Amino acid sequence: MRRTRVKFCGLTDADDLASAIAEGADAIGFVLWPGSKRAIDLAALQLLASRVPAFVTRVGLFVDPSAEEVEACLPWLDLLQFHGDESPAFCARFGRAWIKALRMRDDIDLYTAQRDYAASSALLLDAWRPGVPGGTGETFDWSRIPADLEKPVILAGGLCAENVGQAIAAVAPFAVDVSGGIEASAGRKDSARMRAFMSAVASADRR
Ligand SMILES: O=C(O)c1ccccc1N[C@@H]1O[C@H](COP(=O)(O)O)[C@@H](O)[C@H]1O
Repeated sequence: MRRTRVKFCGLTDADDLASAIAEGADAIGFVLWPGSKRAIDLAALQLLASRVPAFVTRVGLFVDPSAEEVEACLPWLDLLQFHGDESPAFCARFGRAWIKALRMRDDIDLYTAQRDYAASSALLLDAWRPGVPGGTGETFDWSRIPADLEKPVILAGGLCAENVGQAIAAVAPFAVDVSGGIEASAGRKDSARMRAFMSAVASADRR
């Protein structure tokens, strides 16, 4: 049976992190962009990342960071997620696996993007809202994702327990990424929502 991987993003709290791991998240995202309501600082990253067990991926989310900002976080991260306008060369310069988030503007060409970001481990596709780099809680038209992309697709943008099954049926992504859809309030996750999300993904995978 095919299994859709799950990333829970925007963890800011040790109890929420423990719940996310208990519910079976494959990857945990830490927002390291200070402009986010889910941002954590380096001290919190150290504390939280040290509580993530082996085989669960620690992902650092950045939006147009300086090289120094990324380098400071590297000891606590397994994978880098670039959510701004970073160039392929910038994303690749840290010697760490990375994924590129692409916001689904009307004119985006995913074939060109996957060629440009050929060294990425996957493309993360998120909704586009002018002036907002991500985490909008909004979905986009999933039929815009071509079925023949070579890069693994991580589907993001407004996912929740109620729609993730439909999203998996439509896109068959390698992974899904959720932040707002498992929250109780900004930056605080809800364990019942995390469980419902995991259960909806498992149900979709059985179909
Ligand atoms: O979560 C944020 O605050 C954030 C800020 C800047 C860029 C990306 C951000 N989050 C990522 O956006 C997508 C979709 O989030 P949502 O499920 O719609 O809330 C996801 O990859 C988040 O990790």
